[in-house]
Amino acid sequence: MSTGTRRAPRPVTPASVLSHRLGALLRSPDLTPTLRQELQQAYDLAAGLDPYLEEHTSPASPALRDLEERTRAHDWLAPSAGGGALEQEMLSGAVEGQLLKLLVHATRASRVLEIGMFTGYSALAMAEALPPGGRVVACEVNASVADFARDAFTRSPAGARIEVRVGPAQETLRRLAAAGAVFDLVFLDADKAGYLAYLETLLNGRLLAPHSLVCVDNTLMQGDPWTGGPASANGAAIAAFNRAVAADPRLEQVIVPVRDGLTLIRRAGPTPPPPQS
Ligand SMILES: C[S@@+](CC[C@H](N)C(=O)[O-])C[C@H]1O[C@@H](n2cnc3c(N)ncnc32)[C@H](O)[C@@H]1O
Repeated sequence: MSTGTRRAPRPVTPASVLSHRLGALLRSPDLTPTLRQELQQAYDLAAGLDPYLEEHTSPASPALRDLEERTRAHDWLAPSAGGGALEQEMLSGAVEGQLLKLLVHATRASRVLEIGMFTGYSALAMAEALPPGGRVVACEVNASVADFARDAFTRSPAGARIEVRVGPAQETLRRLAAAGAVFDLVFLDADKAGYLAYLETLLNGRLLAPHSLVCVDNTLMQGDPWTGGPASANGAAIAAFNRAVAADPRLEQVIVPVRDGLTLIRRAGPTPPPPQS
């Protein structure tokens, strides 16, 4: 893969979409001074949120910062990089990466599954939090970006704890289930239209340990599920996913409004005994 073309990231969180729109309104010449002042305050509130979260979150490791930098610098429009099918905005980033690390620590997960790896940022973040002997199995359908991630993993000691599985994730899940694999924590971040099917495979395929936590990314989808704007395919898929999860008596869940939304899901019911360490 070649590196080179760099562009500013487009807004992909509800707060950054909001600040982008407020910024455009602020450039209107027709505003009264009062309306301009009100809009400026609304803009400051929205535009400051994501940077404030990042400033007050534990910093990412040098390996993660390097991976983010190299992902941003990469030319994702090059034919060898998929010609635009992948984009730098897919990378979860410092705040969500740190949240995933804390979840791995807090749940004492040692068997982690990622569905949708991209350049490997979230996989590496979770691997950094694993106890000795812990593993991340990371599923990715795009062989080229999987190579990009593998190269990044060689630059960090935590990278040796990541096992990359290339291919459609549903096939990989079926193979893992057939081999008797069980996971303490799953991070679901692949094709949004596949989310419900992935969740069913996880729940029915005996891939989840009794205490397991399933973390699902982009469940706010830039506000599409509740703004009623022009429905994107991803927005419609996430709206359907959120409705189905909320109505599923087997599950207990919360949407954490970090970045583009992270839903945390556990099986409803009594708390199982803690995992053996
Ligand atoms: C949003 S990105 C993942 C970002 C990554 N988790 C991170 O935080 O940096 C989604 C990834 O899922 C991959 N993907 C899409 N459909 C897939 C499938 N059916 N099986 C496996 N991976 C898939 C895409 O190629 C892409 O790299």
